[in-house]
Amino acid sequence: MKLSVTSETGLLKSVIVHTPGKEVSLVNPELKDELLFDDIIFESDARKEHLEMLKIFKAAMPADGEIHEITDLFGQALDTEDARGYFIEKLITRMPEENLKAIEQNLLALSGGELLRFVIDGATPSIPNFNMHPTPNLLFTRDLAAVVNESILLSRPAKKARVREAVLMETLIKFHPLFADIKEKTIKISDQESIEGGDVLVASDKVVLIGMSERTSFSGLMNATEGLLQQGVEHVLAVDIPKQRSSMHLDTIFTFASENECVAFPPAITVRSNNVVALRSQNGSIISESKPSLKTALEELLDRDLTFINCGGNQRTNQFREQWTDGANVFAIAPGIIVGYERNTNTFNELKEHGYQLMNQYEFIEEYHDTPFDPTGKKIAISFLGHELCRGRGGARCMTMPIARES
Ligand SMILES: NC(=O)NCCC[C@H](N)C(=O)O
Repeated sequence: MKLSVTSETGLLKSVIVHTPGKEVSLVNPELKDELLFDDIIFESDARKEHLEMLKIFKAAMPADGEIHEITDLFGQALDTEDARGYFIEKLITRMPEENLKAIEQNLLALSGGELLRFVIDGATPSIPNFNMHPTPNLLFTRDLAAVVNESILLSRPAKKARVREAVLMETLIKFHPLFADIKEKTIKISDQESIEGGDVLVASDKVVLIGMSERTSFSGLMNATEGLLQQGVEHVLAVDIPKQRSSMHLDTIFTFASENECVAFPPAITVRSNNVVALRSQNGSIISESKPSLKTALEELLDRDLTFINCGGNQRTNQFREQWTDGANVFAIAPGIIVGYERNTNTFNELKEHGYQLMNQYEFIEEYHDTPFDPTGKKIAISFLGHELCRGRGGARCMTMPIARES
């Protein structure tokens, strides 16, 4: 399948996910903050919730749609000695504090599968007496990279806890045949900077949003912008957002539901002004222009009206509560067909007010698991249970990396 993403909402054709495994059971309360989790999560229920989310995708995606488990892809990519050598070398340089150099020969002797488990769990019986922390955030595949048009922007995480995921992703793009046609168009930023996929939103083939968050540095944003402008993007909107845990990426406070509707957390998006700068290329330089608000900037550049739907409804307390549990982090399977955590009831009511039919996961799967789903003309907000998943501080958009959508 040709990899290409030209919007946040085009019909989903191929997506990369990670159903959580043993690594989440290795997070203990003392480690949770360092590992960017707000609680410890129960692996078995988290897995069930995640697999149920995938059933919704399967029911809604076209018959030839693909859902890739990222660990399967990593396993395939690490099948060759070449790929393992590259990966180990990158790990050694990107994680100097772990002193992996000392066990380099042991790592080179591992099979692809063992190496992968070592990197995800932080330990393997084949190398006794050597432990690292696990990588529980692999669940949030969104943050590893972003396909934009026919290029791929590789993340450089701001947090140490996520560095291994980025090295895995870099190896995957370089060695897995899935990325063969796109890998020459990999956009990379340099070592001292950071950008994470959750900050990158593809509003159209010409307009991309990048959050200036606690995770994306200014120079990371500028270098990513330079790369994107060379790949056919005409405008990058740099969106300044609060640098704090609850809104660590732009997509925790703002997502697209359809071509002309977005879900927005009012305190950090709707009521903010002068927090957006439009960047474009002119005679080889990047030109910036301040915009009065995200809404006006998007409407101008996309040349259509947009409705911002309030995450949490109209009451401030509900807005904050539901943003915390990823009410604003909806994921579009098709234009107007979105999924989000069931617990964000005020957000769902607000979507209903805007003409969305509300369905829970069971209703949707029952109706469409063996009947082809045609999204044309429909607006459906599908809720699913995510009481364990949301403790990792991410929602449906965070848990998905679309690599192919219909244009
Ligand atoms: N795009 C996203 O907002 N992803 C959620 C990331 C949550 C993860 N625990 C983190 O703090 O990095």
